[in-house]
Amino acid sequence: MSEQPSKVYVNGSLFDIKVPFRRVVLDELDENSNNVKLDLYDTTGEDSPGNSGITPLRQRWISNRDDTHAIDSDKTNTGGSVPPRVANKGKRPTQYGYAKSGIITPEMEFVAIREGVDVGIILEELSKGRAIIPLNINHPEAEPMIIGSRFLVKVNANIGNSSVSANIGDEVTKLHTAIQWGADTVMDLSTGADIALTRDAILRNSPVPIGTVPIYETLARVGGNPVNLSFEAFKETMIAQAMGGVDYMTIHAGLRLSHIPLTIPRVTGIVSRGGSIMATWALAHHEENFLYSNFAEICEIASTFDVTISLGDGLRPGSIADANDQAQFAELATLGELVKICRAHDVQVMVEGPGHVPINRIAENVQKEVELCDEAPFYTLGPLTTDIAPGYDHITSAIGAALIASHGTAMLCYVTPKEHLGLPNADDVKEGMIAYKIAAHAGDLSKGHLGAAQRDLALSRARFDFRWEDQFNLSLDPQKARAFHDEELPAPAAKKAHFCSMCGPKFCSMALSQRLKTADGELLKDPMAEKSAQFVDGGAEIYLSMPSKVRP
Ligand SMILES: C[C@H]1O[C@@H](n2cnc3c(N)ncnc32)[C@H](O)[C@@H]1O
Ligand SMILES: Cc1ncc(COP(=O)(O)O)c(N)n1
Ligand code: MET
Ligand code: SF4
Ligand SMILES: [Zn+2]
Repeated sequence: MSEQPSKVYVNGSLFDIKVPFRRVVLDELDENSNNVKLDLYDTTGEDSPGNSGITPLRQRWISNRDDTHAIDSDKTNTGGSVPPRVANKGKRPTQYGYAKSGIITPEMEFVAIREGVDVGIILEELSKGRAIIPLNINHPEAEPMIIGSRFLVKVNANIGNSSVSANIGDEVTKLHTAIQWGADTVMDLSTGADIALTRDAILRNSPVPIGTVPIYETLARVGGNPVNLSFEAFKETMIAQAMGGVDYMTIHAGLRLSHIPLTIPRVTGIVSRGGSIMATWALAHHEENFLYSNFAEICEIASTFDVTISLGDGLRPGSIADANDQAQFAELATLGELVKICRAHDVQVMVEGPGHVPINRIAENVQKEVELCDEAPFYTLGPLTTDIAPGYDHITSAIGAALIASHGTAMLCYVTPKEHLGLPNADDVKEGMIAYKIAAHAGDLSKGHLGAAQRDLALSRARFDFRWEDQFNLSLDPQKARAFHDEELPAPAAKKAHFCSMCGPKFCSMALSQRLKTADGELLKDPMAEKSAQFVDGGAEIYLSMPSKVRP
């Protein structure tokens, strides 16, 4: 009888840490007659979390470093429920800063175990700025994760309310739905009521890093008219969000006043919310974007809390016709300048990308980003590969996402079936997540990721052996796989059958070819055993091959 997957922990060897995995125990037996086990990456956090806050596992790691201190929470304006910390004078407590000084942190060992790599690789990628660990010192509940092209491709889920619909409980439910289906980070993009309270409920219950776009809350605070924005108002919001624990912030600093005329020939203008807000302000005042002109000060603030900056793509294309245009790439060049400023301040940074892009124009986006932004991790919204399927944009975009991941994009921002139509609910969050877990995994496989290949191999073998329970338990959505199988053949005996309702017993090609193999083992060598040996020969390397375009 097959076991239900369970949570297991691997202990650190350098630090007192335990790293979670989801263990799948197969019905398949190894050469010693033990059940084969697969330990899968797990983002779900503690068991049965509820919604009253989870354990702050990093609290001691942070305070032990002695480079930050708690401040009197009465003097702050975070909307938060725990006293915030800030850096001691002259300190920049960032994972990038530590890595550059050769300091290994518990966070680094945690992600090394999670990714199945040596901590030396983590240190190297972080110190070169090719990877980031987005973790604010005020979000101790979060489990460390790493974003970089040499690691597993990550998926972000967007949630948050809007003026049309706002309920804090609904957003916490969406958070739980997103992490249940494997979200590596979640962005709270709320623009409706109770933005600060909603964010605090999400942060205190989130085992994954949380991102925001602070210009949204700033706009709400100044009454909704972009013309009334100011750097002072932005700064106040950014500090409050940082004290509450936001791990990464999208900042649309790359859209310069001089770029705006380049959008005139576009079919869909400026589709980025943050981009259209900043363009409105810059034109109204005929002044340079204040996020650009004050960027060094923004970095100072970020470095005080280890907030990662995600450079927003305010000029991303919003239609197939606008893909890879002058406006988009002019902004990307500016994002490259800003990457350097972040690094000079020890600030972790990634770069956001499009958008709507036909398949033939996707590779160029990664090549340009790598070149212009000095290999800072790329984080893309899709891209959507066609505009003709509203209602199915999780699919139009998962196609682009898989492709851009295969070229080296480090994190994919999901798109739900509601894109362009309305605010996603919890069901949409699940659909978006599944589509993007497929895209990310397809990307990992194409990059030759050993762990990814092993999971496919395990599922393929289960399928060929008619181990139905193993096939379900190894799949991205076990409930759905089981329910579909049981629709026509619900009897327990069907779980032992060497066919399903697709072809039936007489026409099952896999059953026929299985008999062929056992009838004459010499005629057909076991191709699976050969594949298996091939992967094992890959040794400790995570990648069997890397796309040469991205990583020479
Ligand atoms: C930049 C992208 O962010 C997503 N987006 C913006 N606001 C929200 C929200 N409240 N909930 C979910 N997704 C959102 C949309 O998919 C948009 O295209
Ligand atoms: C990958 C990604 N996710 C979220 C946003 C923010 O949205 P907007 O630019 O519309 O304000 C973005 N620019 N890119
Ligand atoms: N769908 C648009 C895009 O592709 C965004 C609209 S909602 C801010 O970026
Ligand atoms: S998704 Fe809706 S509200 Fe947002 S930009 Fe598009 S049309 Fe406007
Ligand atoms: Zn769009």
